[in-house]
Amino acid sequence: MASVLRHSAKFTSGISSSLAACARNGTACAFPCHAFRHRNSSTSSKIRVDLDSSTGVAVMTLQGPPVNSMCMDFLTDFAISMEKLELDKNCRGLILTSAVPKVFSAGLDIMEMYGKGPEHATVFWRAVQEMWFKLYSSNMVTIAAVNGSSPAGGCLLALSSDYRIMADNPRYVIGLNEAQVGIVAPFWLKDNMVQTLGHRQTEKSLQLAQLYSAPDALKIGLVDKLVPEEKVLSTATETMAKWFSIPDHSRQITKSMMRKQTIDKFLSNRETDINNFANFVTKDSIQKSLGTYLAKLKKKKA
Ligand SMILES: CCCCC/C=C\C/C=C\CCC/C=C/C(=O)SCCNC(=O)CCNC(=O)[C@H](O)C(C)(C)COP(=O)(O)OP(=O)(O)OC[C@H]1O[C@@H](n2cnc3c(N)ncnc32)[C@H](O)[C@@H]1OP(=O)(O)O
Repeated sequence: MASVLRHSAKFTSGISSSLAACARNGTACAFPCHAFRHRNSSTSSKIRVDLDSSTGVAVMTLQGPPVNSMCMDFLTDFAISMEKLELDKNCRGLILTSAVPKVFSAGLDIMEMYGKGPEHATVFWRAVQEMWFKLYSSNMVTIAAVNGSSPAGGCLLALSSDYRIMADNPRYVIGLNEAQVGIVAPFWLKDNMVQTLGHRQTEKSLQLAQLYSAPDALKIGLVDKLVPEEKVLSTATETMAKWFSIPDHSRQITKSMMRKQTIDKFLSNRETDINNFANFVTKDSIQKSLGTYLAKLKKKKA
């Protein structure tokens, strides 16, 4: 709870924060103040949200270096930001992107799963579920502007969005590589992938823990569009306009109809899934796999 309060994202007036920035720098404000009239920003330790009320588009920027890994603070910030946006009548669409060079998100923070007991695993997994659920069931139009590598939990963010735009860079990878880490994608994430790629492609992707380069991800339909890196955000904004041309109520009902089965299955198996995760991740053999994987990640640098 303390952590929730500590990291509670505070929406502040864009005008006052810009003025404050100008005042801090001791410079004259370079932008006319009316440019900020409709902007609201919130910043927490891991996530920044900028909502432009005049367009109805919020940009959520992941800003947790070195790799935007999803630790408890990240998950808490994410859930709070989503709740605020969902309740904000001025917000119709959300773009997810990263401020960390070359990485969209490295997925779950492995340190949250390594060397921890079942109580921690329970709290952590509930927060992971909540992240997926809030995004997958969002009323907003959600677009992932994937401007870097996006393995595992990073791919989860993209998969649960309505549309995925990725930087056209063959060095950036995306996919669900859980099996490589020695863990298993949960059933709701597997279902989410099946809806996107189909059963056969998902089976191959998950069993082989495949990470696809951006061009390969486009070929199999894991992302919808590739654009040069500097155009990822502007393309997401243009794409949003297309989705906004459909009346919200009919688009939202359609989305919820398409996603209902997966959501219902998730909700009725949620507690079992948490228990399975806590039992699974605390097993000696799984801890050993996680330890080996972590050591490999660290060794990469040496
Ligand atoms: C039968 C019952 C079944 C029950 C099943 C129930 C539940 C299912 C269980 C689990 C499901 C989990 C679902 C999701 C899982 C995940 O998300 S696991 C995370 C997987 N992620 C990865 O494998 C990515 C690993 N990272 C990378 O590949 C690279 O870091 C990169 C993202 C491509 C970026 O590369 P680069 O820019 O070169 O950065 P470095 O590799 O040098 O990394 C910088 C530092 O960050 C550390 N790090 C990287 N990723 C993570 C991470 N995910 N968690 C924690 N830390 C990470 C890395 O070690 C470096 O640290 P140092 O600077 O060396 O200290």
